[in-house]
Amino acid sequence: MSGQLSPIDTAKFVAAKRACDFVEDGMRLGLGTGSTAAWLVRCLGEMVREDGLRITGVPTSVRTAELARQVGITVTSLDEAKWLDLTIDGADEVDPELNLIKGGGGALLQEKIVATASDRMLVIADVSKQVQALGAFPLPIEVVPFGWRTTKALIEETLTSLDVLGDQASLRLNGDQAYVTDEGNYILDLHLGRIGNPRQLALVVNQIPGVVENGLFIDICDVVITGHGSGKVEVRDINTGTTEEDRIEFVDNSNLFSDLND
Ligand SMILES: O=C[C@H](O)[C@H](O)[C@H](O)COP(=O)(O)O
Repeated sequence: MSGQLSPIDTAKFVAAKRACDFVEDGMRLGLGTGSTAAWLVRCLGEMVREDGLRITGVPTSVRTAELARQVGITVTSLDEAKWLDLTIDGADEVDPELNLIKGGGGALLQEKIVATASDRMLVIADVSKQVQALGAFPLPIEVVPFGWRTTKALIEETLTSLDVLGDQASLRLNGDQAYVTDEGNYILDLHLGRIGNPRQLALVVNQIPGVVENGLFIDICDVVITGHGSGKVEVRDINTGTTEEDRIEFVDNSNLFSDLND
Protein backbone atom coordinates (compact mmCIF):
# COMPACT_ATOMS: atom_id res chain seq x y z
CA MET A 1 0.00 0.00 0.00
CA SER A 2 1.30 3.47 -0.80
CA GLY A 3 0.05 7.01 -1.34
CA GLN A 4 -3.14 8.25 0.28
CA LEU A 5 -5.41 6.37 2.64
CA SER A 6 -9.17 6.70 2.18
CA PRO A 7 -10.85 9.00 4.75
CA ILE A 8 -12.24 5.97 6.64
CA ASP A 9 -8.84 4.27 6.81
CA THR A 10 -7.23 7.57 7.81
CA ALA A 11 -9.75 7.85 10.65
CA LYS A 12 -8.99 4.30 11.80
CA PHE A 13 -5.24 4.80 11.42
CA VAL A 14 -5.09 8.05 13.42
CA ALA A 15 -7.16 6.55 16.24
CA ALA A 16 -4.84 3.52 16.31
CA LYS A 17 -1.72 5.68 16.16
CA ARG A 18 -2.90 7.86 19.06
CA ALA A 19 -3.68 4.71 21.07
CA CYS A 20 -0.03 3.69 20.81
CA ASP A 21 0.78 6.60 23.19
CA PHE A 22 -0.93 4.57 25.92
CA VAL A 23 1.36 1.58 25.41
CA GLU A 24 4.42 1.31 27.65
CA ASP A 25 7.47 -0.91 27.49
CA GLY A 26 6.89 -4.29 29.14
CA MET A 27 3.10 -4.15 28.97
CA ARG A 28 0.86 -7.19 28.59
CA LEU A 29 -1.61 -6.02 26.02
CA GLY A 30 -4.98 -7.34 24.83
CA LEU A 31 -5.15 -7.01 21.04
CA GLY A 32 -8.63 -6.53 19.59
CA THR A 33 -10.09 -7.78 16.34
CA GLY A 34 -11.39 -6.02 13.22
CA SER A 35 -10.18 -3.53 10.66
CA THR A 36 -9.46 -0.75 13.21
CA ALA A 37 -7.65 -3.09 15.60
CA ALA A 38 -5.59 -4.30 12.64
CA TRP A 39 -4.21 -0.76 12.20
CA LEU A 40 -3.22 -0.80 15.85
CA VAL A 41 -1.42 -4.14 15.48
CA ARG A 42 0.48 -2.79 12.46
CA CYS A 43 1.49 0.39 14.34
CA LEU A 44 2.61 -1.64 17.38
CA GLY A 45 4.54 -4.00 15.13
CA GLU A 46 6.42 -1.02 13.74
CA MET A 47 7.26 0.16 17.29
CA VAL A 48 8.53 -3.33 18.13
CA ARG A 49 10.66 -3.55 14.99
CA GLU A 50 11.92 0.04 14.80
CA ASP A 51 11.99 1.25 18.42
CA GLY A 52 12.62 -1.99 20.31
CA LEU A 53 9.29 -1.79 22.19
CA ARG A 54 8.85 -4.93 24.30
CA ILE A 55 5.25 -5.99 24.67
CA THR A 56 3.41 -9.28 24.98
CA GLY A 57 0.14 -9.41 23.06
CA VAL A 58 -2.90 -11.51 23.88
CA PRO A 59 -4.93 -11.68 20.64
CA THR A 60 -8.72 -11.91 20.65
CA SER A 61 -9.01 -14.00 17.47
CA VAL A 62 -7.09 -16.30 15.20
CA ARG A 63 -6.78 -13.53 12.60
CA THR A 64 -5.37 -11.01 15.07
CA ALA A 65 -2.89 -13.63 16.30
CA GLU A 66 -1.73 -14.22 12.73
CA LEU A 67 -1.31 -10.50 12.02
CA ALA A 68 0.48 -9.86 15.33
CA ARG A 69 3.02 -12.61 14.64
CA GLN A 70 3.44 -11.37 11.08
CA VAL A 71 4.38 -7.85 12.23
CA GLY A 72 6.76 -9.08 14.95
CA ILE A 73 4.71 -8.90 18.17
CA THR A 74 5.29 -11.64 20.76
CA VAL A 75 1.99 -13.42 21.29
CA THR A 76 0.81 -15.43 24.26
CA SER A 77 -2.47 -16.81 25.61
CA LEU A 78 -4.60 -15.17 28.28
CA ASP A 79 -3.99 -18.15 30.53
CA GLU A 80 -0.24 -17.56 30.26
CA ALA A 81 -0.51 -13.80 30.76
CA LYS A 82 -3.18 -14.15 33.50
CA TRP A 83 -3.88 -10.40 33.77
CA LEU A 84 -3.36 -7.60 31.27
CA ASP A 85 -2.31 -3.98 31.66
CA LEU A 86 -4.40 -2.69 28.78
CA THR A 87 -6.67 -3.92 26.00
CA ILE A 88 -7.09 -1.90 22.82
CA ASP A 89 -9.94 -2.87 20.51
CA GLY A 90 -12.39 -1.50 17.96
CA ALA A 91 -16.18 -1.28 18.31
CA ASP A 92 -19.30 -1.25 16.16
CA GLU A 93 -21.06 1.42 18.23
CA VAL A 94 -20.04 3.66 21.15
CA ASP A 95 -22.62 5.57 23.20
CA PRO A 96 -22.03 8.72 25.31
CA GLU A 97 -21.41 6.57 28.45
CA LEU A 98 -18.78 4.57 26.52
CA ASN A 99 -20.97 1.49 26.43
CA LEU A 100 -20.39 -0.50 23.27
CA ILE A 101 -21.78 -2.91 20.74
CA LYS A 102 -19.07 -5.29 19.57
CA GLY A 103 -18.95 -8.52 17.62
CA GLY A 104 -19.56 -7.32 14.06
CA GLY A 105 -16.50 -9.38 13.17
CA GLY A 106 -17.61 -12.34 15.29
CA ALA A 107 -14.93 -12.03 18.00
CA LEU A 108 -17.06 -10.71 20.88
CA LEU A 109 -16.53 -13.63 23.26
CA GLN A 110 -12.74 -13.58 23.37
CA GLU A 111 -12.85 -9.77 23.21
CA LYS A 112 -15.06 -9.53 26.31
CA ILE A 113 -13.01 -12.05 28.27
CA VAL A 114 -9.76 -10.27 27.39
CA ALA A 115 -11.10 -6.76 28.03
CA THR A 116 -12.52 -7.81 31.39
CA ALA A 117 -9.15 -9.30 32.36
CA SER A 118 -7.43 -5.94 31.76
CA ASP A 119 -6.73 -3.00 34.05
CA ARG A 120 -8.07 -0.71 31.32
CA MET A 121 -9.89 -1.01 28.03
CA LEU A 122 -9.27 1.54 25.32
CA VAL A 123 -11.48 1.61 22.22
CA ILE A 124 -10.38 3.00 18.88
CA ALA A 125 -13.06 3.94 16.38
CA ASP A 126 -13.76 6.13 13.40
CA VAL A 127 -16.33 8.83 14.02
CA SER A 128 -19.15 6.86 12.34
CA LYS A 129 -19.20 4.53 15.37
CA GLN A 130 -20.39 7.28 17.75
CA VAL A 131 -24.12 7.03 18.49
CA GLN A 132 -26.54 8.64 20.92
CA ALA A 133 -28.22 5.27 21.65
CA LEU A 134 -26.98 1.76 20.90
CA GLY A 135 -28.91 -0.58 18.63
CA ALA A 136 -28.89 0.61 15.03
CA PHE A 137 -26.06 -1.87 14.54
CA PRO A 138 -27.47 -5.41 14.92
CA LEU A 139 -26.57 -6.80 18.34
CA PRO A 140 -24.54 -10.02 18.02
CA ILE A 141 -25.37 -12.86 20.41
CA GLU A 142 -23.04 -15.87 20.48
CA VAL A 143 -24.97 -19.13 20.96
CA VAL A 144 -23.98 -22.79 21.09
CA PRO A 145 -24.92 -24.65 17.89
CA PHE A 146 -26.88 -27.30 19.82
CA GLY A 147 -30.54 -26.31 19.71
CA TRP A 148 -29.78 -22.87 18.28
CA ARG A 149 -33.26 -22.53 16.75
CA THR A 150 -34.82 -23.06 20.18
CA THR A 151 -32.38 -20.57 21.69
CA LYS A 152 -33.32 -18.08 18.98
CA ALA A 153 -37.05 -18.56 19.69
CA LEU A 154 -36.43 -18.12 23.43
CA ILE A 155 -34.46 -14.92 22.82
CA GLU A 156 -37.24 -13.52 20.61
CA GLU A 157 -39.91 -14.48 23.12
CA THR A 158 -38.00 -12.95 26.03
CA LEU A 159 -37.32 -9.73 24.16
CA THR A 160 -40.89 -9.41 22.94
CA SER A 161 -42.08 -9.72 26.56
CA LEU A 162 -39.70 -6.84 27.38
CA ASP A 163 -41.02 -4.91 24.38
CA VAL A 164 -37.56 -4.44 22.89
CA LEU A 165 -37.41 -6.62 19.81
CA GLY A 166 -37.70 -4.53 16.66
CA ASP A 167 -37.39 -7.43 14.26
CA GLN A 168 -36.50 -11.11 14.29
CA ALA A 169 -33.05 -12.38 15.13
CA SER A 170 -31.07 -13.65 12.16
CA LEU A 171 -28.47 -16.39 12.06
CA ARG A 172 -25.17 -14.97 10.77
CA LEU A 173 -24.08 -16.74 7.62
CA ASN A 174 -20.79 -17.39 5.90
CA GLY A 175 -21.93 -18.00 2.33
CA ASP A 176 -24.84 -20.41 2.69
CA GLN A 177 -23.51 -21.97 5.93
CA ALA A 178 -23.76 -20.73 9.50
CA TYR A 179 -20.87 -18.47 10.46
CA VAL A 180 -18.78 -20.28 13.10
CA THR A 181 -16.80 -18.30 15.69
CA ASP A 182 -13.27 -19.12 16.87
CA GLU A 183 -14.94 -20.89 19.80
CA GLY A 184 -17.08 -23.08 17.50
CA ASN A 185 -20.35 -21.25 18.18
CA TYR A 186 -22.96 -19.50 16.04
CA ILE A 187 -23.98 -15.84 16.05
CA LEU A 188 -27.51 -14.48 16.09
CA ASP A 189 -27.81 -10.82 15.09
CA LEU A 190 -30.65 -8.96 16.82
CA HIS A 191 -32.14 -6.14 14.76
CA LEU A 192 -33.37 -3.84 17.49
CA GLY A 193 -33.07 -0.35 16.04
CA ARG A 194 -32.65 1.25 19.44
CA ILE A 195 -31.75 -0.28 22.80
CA GLY A 196 -33.43 1.69 25.57
CA ASN A 197 -31.76 -0.10 28.48
CA PRO A 198 -28.56 -1.84 27.34
CA ARG A 199 -27.58 -2.81 30.89
CA GLN A 200 -30.84 -4.71 31.45
CA LEU A 201 -30.77 -6.28 28.00
CA ALA A 202 -27.22 -7.57 28.49
CA LEU A 203 -28.23 -9.26 31.75
CA VAL A 204 -31.50 -10.72 30.46
CA VAL A 205 -30.04 -12.18 27.26
CA ASN A 206 -27.23 -13.92 29.13
CA GLN A 207 -29.79 -15.73 31.33
CA ILE A 208 -31.18 -17.67 28.35
CA PRO A 209 -29.85 -21.24 28.07
CA GLY A 210 -27.76 -21.64 24.92
CA VAL A 211 -26.55 -18.04 24.99
CA VAL A 212 -22.79 -17.88 25.51
CA GLU A 213 -22.30 -14.11 25.49
CA ASN A 214 -23.73 -10.93 24.00
CA GLY A 215 -22.01 -8.05 22.22
CA LEU A 216 -22.98 -5.36 24.74
CA PHE A 217 -19.93 -4.10 26.64
CA ILE A 218 -21.32 -2.23 29.65
CA ASP A 219 -18.98 -0.38 32.03
CA ILE A 220 -15.96 -2.13 30.52
CA CYS A 221 -14.46 0.61 28.35
CA ASP A 222 -12.38 3.35 30.02
CA VAL A 223 -11.16 5.45 27.10
CA VAL A 224 -12.41 5.98 23.54
CA ILE A 225 -10.24 7.47 20.84
CA THR A 226 -12.31 8.70 17.91
CA GLY A 227 -10.54 9.28 14.62
CA HIS A 228 -11.65 11.56 11.78
CA GLY A 229 -10.74 11.47 8.10
CA SER A 230 -9.06 14.87 8.54
CA GLY A 231 -6.51 13.40 10.98
CA LYS A 232 -8.25 14.85 14.03
CA VAL A 233 -8.58 12.58 17.07
CA GLU A 234 -10.61 12.99 20.26
CA VAL A 235 -9.57 11.14 23.40
CA ARG A 236 -12.43 10.69 25.87
CA ASP A 237 -11.68 9.26 29.31
CA ILE A 238 -14.76 8.16 31.28
CA ASN A 239 -12.86 8.06 34.60
CA THR A 240 -11.52 11.62 34.46
CA GLY A 241 -14.48 12.96 32.47
CA THR A 242 -12.06 14.71 30.11
CA THR A 243 -11.98 14.96 26.30
CA GLU A 244 -8.79 16.05 24.53
CA GLU A 245 -8.28 16.84 20.89
CA ASP A 246 -5.21 16.05 18.86
CA ARG A 247 -4.10 15.75 15.25
CA ILE A 248 -2.07 12.92 13.73
CA GLU A 249 -0.30 13.00 10.38
CA PHE A 250 -0.48 9.91 8.21
CA VAL A 251 3.06 9.10 7.07
CA ASP A 252 3.29 6.70 4.16
CA ASN A 253 5.56 3.93 5.35
CA SER A 254 5.61 0.74 3.34
CA ASN A 255 7.13 -1.18 6.29
CA LEU A 256 4.14 -0.26 8.40
CA PHE A 257 1.71 -1.67 5.89
CA SER A 258 3.79 -4.61 4.72
CA ASP A 259 0.93 -7.07 5.32
CA LEU A 260 -1.22 -5.10 2.88
CA ASN A 261 1.36 -5.14 0.10
CA ASP A 262 0.75 -8.71 -1.04
O1 LIG B 1 -15.92 -8.92 16.37
C1 LIG B 1 -15.36 -7.90 16.00
C2 LIG B 1 -15.05 -6.76 16.84
O2 LIG B 1 -15.92 -6.54 17.90
C3 LIG B 1 -14.65 -5.49 16.12
O3 LIG B 1 -13.84 -4.80 17.01
C4 LIG B 1 -15.81 -4.61 15.69
O4 LIG B 1 -16.68 -5.36 14.87
C5 LIG B 1 -15.32 -3.37 14.93
O5 LIG B 1 -14.69 -3.78 13.76
P1 LIG B 1 -14.10 -2.72 12.72
O6 LIG B 1 -12.96 -2.03 13.37
O7 LIG B 1 -13.67 -3.56 11.54
O8 LIG B 1 -15.23 -1.80 12.36
